[in-house]
Amino acid sequence: MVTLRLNDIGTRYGNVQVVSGITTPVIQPGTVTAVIGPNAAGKSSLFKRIAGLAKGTGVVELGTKTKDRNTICYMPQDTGSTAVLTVYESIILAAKQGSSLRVKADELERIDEILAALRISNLSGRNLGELSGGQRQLVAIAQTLVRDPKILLMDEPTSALDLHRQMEVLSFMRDIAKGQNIIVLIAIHDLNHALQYCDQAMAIRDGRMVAFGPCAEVIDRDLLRDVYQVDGHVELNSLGHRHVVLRGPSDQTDSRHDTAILRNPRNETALAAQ
Ligand SMILES: Nc1ncnc2c1ncn2[C@@H]1O[C@H](COP(=O)(O)OP(=O)(O)OP(=O)(O)O)[C@@H](O)[C@H]1O
Repeated sequence: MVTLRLNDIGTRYGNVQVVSGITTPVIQPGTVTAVIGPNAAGKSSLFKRIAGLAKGTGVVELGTKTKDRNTICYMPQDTGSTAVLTVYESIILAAKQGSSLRVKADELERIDEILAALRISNLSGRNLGELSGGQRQLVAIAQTLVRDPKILLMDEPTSALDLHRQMEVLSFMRDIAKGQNIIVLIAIHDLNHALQYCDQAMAIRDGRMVAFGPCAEVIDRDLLRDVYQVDGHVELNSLGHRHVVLRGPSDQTDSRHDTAILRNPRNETALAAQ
């Protein structure tokens, strides 16, 4: 079983520190964590650091001694591809990364299952270059899932999808996390989707983690004001779900540097070290 704990994680581009001192409680398998925060907060950079694609400080603790190239998989935000491959070929290649190119029957079955679950079996024979943005995003999800990751880092996986597909994919990811007992981290801008589909949230602002805990505790009026600079609140909608209601941009445009919100309902001590 793989767990994940970030211990004082940081990364930089040249001289610019874009992620600093991120320490989390232990993230358990079977959970979906929303990684939230404004544009340029450092969400993608944090994912790249966790996946080992960016160097930096701190330790990514996995709670296991057995780790292979597919233990942590990162699905980037930009899934553009000009490769002259069909969708099916690209997914076989993703599944076989770094291993023999011989494909077994059960691997093909698994690919078929994932394509069917994402409702993109009809795209199998299409060339990658001729797909729409949303179709490319769904194929990228399939390419990531066939690697059977234990920790899945998905960078805005629904940004190009229509409403139906967004809900379908998020609910599918939640089922995969629970069914396969893996850890899923999703960078996401839609806070209502985070509230609906994710177990917990990690909020990042200016490269620092400012809150970590159950979505219902992290996503509130203070977060909207201090992290997103918008006035709003969270209320129960007619379906009984928590729902963000926005009034508009906050007047306190300078509050991001004045107000320090630092909340971690599950592990105060981890954050105290920051
Ligand atoms: N390759 C790079 N070289 C230099 N700076 C970079 C690079 N990639 C990202 N940055 C900078 O790092 C900071 C964090 O960017 P990052 O992409 O991690 O933010 P993000 O939270 O994922 O944003 P968004 O929600 O807009 O996708 C930004 O200031 C960005 O300009």
